[in-house]
Amino acid sequence: ATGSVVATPAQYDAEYLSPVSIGTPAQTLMLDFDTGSSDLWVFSSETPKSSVQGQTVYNPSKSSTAKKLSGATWKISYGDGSSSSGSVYTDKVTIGGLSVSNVAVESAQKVSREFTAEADLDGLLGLAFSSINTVQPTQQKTFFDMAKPSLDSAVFTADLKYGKAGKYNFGYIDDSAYNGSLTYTAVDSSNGWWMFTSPGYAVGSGTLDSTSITGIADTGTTLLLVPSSVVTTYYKQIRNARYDSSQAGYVFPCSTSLPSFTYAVGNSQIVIPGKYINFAPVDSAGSSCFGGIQSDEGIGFSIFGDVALKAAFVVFDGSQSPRLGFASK
Ligand SMILES: O=C([C@@H]1CCCNC1)N1CCCCC1
Repeated sequence: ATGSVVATPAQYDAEYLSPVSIGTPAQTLMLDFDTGSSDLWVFSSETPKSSVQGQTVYNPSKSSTAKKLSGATWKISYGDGSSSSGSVYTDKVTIGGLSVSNVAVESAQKVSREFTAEADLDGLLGLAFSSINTVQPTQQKTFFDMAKPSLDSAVFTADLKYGKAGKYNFGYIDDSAYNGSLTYTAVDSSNGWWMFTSPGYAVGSGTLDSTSITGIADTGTTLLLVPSSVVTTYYKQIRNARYDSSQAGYVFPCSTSLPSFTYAVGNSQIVIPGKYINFAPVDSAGSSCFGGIQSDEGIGFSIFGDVALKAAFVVFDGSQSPRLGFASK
């Protein structure tokens, strides 16, 4: 089996949302596919009304295939300080024509204010490793792990794009979606993430600096978060860039022409065009813009978020020895 689903960017490519059908008859919600976490959770009929501001909710009592997972609970906190928690059902989940039965669908009984404020986001679909799924007392598998036995190939791919819809495919690699060849690199999944080491980087047309960057491929993180030494080197190339403590990040005039940022993958390189690194205006005046490359200070590793991933076609290979494949496009 295979599946293919659109990934539509929300404001300023801050996140990408995909339609997911849950239950019988289908209840279709817009979920943020997150390769940095492993819970599939949704706004639901159990979410307090005061916490639901425009989201579409999943109602298990209206699904003939829903079953309550007795005694199961979940609770997740994300690196940006947001959080959610609740109860668990199993139900049929269909993504881009790929149907999987008895998937753990985590129903939100609490969501933090950040999620309430995101009217377009109805939940997250975790695509990291099942070892960090938060359901207790019995940890649950991700949609990908549940789908794997049925897939033509144990892979999914992310083809996110700048300011327009991209795609997630399951079970196959669309060789027409990228240029040249895929370069695969080793993954350390011991902490549950798609963690890899980039052997170097370059700013603009400069030579490759062999400072390695170890981080996770995280479709659920907006920006590229790297060591402060790399951040400093990048913004040093932009005369009007400065660190704005009130924004807790580097900003520059929105009219600035930005240098590209290249990250190495094995013996290949992915070039992030400068325009991808102008994330968004920091104020309604729109004069000052927030950089798409910021520090990974305090996390413990870097995060290759959407700013980095949308410059590539990325294969998440979930075979016996997981690996990541990157190609330019
Ligand atoms: O919570 C997260 C991210 C948040 C954004 C969405 N993806 C998951 N983590 C990944 C980085 C280390 C801490 C945990």
